Amino acid sequence: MLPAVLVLEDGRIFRGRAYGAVGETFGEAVFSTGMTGYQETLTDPSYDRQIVVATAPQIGNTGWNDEDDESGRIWVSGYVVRDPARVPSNWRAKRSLDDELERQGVVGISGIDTRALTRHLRERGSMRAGIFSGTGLDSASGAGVAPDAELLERVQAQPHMKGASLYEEVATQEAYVVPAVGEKRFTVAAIDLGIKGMTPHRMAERGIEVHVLPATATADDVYAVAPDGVFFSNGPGDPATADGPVALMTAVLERRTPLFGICFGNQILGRALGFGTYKLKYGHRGINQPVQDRTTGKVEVTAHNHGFAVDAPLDKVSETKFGRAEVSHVCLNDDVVEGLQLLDQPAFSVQYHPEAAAGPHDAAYLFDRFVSLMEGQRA
Ligand SMILES: NC(=O)CC[C@H](N)C(=O)O
Repeated sequence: MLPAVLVLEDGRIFRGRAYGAVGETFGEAVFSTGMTGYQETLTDPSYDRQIVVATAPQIGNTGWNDEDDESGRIWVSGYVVRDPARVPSNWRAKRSLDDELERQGVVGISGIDTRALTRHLRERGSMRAGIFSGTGLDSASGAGVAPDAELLERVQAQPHMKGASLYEEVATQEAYVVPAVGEKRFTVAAIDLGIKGMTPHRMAERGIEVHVLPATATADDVYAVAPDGVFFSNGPGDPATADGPVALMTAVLERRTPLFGICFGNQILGRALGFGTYKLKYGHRGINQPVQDRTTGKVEVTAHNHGFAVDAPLDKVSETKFGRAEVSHVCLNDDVVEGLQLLDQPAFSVQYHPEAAAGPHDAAYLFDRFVSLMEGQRA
């Protein structure tokens, strides 16, 4: 097996073995705590330019199937695992994770102490990193033929995630329609900023015909489909760069069309309301994050993937240019804003993933809430 090395921007180095494609890659090193659902994670466009570290020690046990992709390809820039499955086993598996990573040219590393790495990222924060494997490495020592200092210099020359505008590079170029399952009840325009496949599907299951529009869609494009509601998707990068989507959402709010946003969509609603966004030290990624719905008091276990958050007051209703707004959901681990709701017009959003691919289905009620808003507007 070929040696590989993971170099973090602060100079910490982990040596392991090549996993997936052999070569080199760069990205922001982040950890995800999901014990299952790696196929959905790897194909989530919100992970663009991130090197994902799996905290679960065994990865690849169920192989790779033809059903669970959340988009047309793997988006992570690199994958870090401790102990890859040697023999995948699942009735749906078509090939191994290792083979799929290789097929898609995704460079990974295995055999490293992912617990130590996760603790490091938790203490120091997410940071830029590079994985280098195979050629150019001295297989006896695992040390880079290019000296570590040189690899480190290359990592430090990479762009930061803060300030990165990535949603346009992952979103669809062409509009497409996901038909309603059963009787059609509503039409929704969904702005694709990196949408996961399960999201329009969850809407379609509720009788919604979903028109998925490119990230560059204009208000005219949105209203050309005569939507009952508008949806803003998840997506990669820094929400502070998403001026186009913020302007579009502002136009939707001005028309008081029912609006729902997920993740990046929540951050865009925050900005449209006049709140700031900021980068979290190490983010929330995984499928076991406790969130409280403050409108009902209920606690739900939820799927997360975000490195940024909205800066809105938890303890009071805010006056915004679209009327009163409040923080509807909060993460119980760290009090991070996990949802926003307008009180004077039909608009809300959450920072996490109610479509739950992968993850628990506790938050599925949010799609019903969106349906209720659209029903309310009709009544
Ligand atoms: N899943 C998402 O939409 C992520 C939003 C944003 N890129 C963040 O990291 O916070």
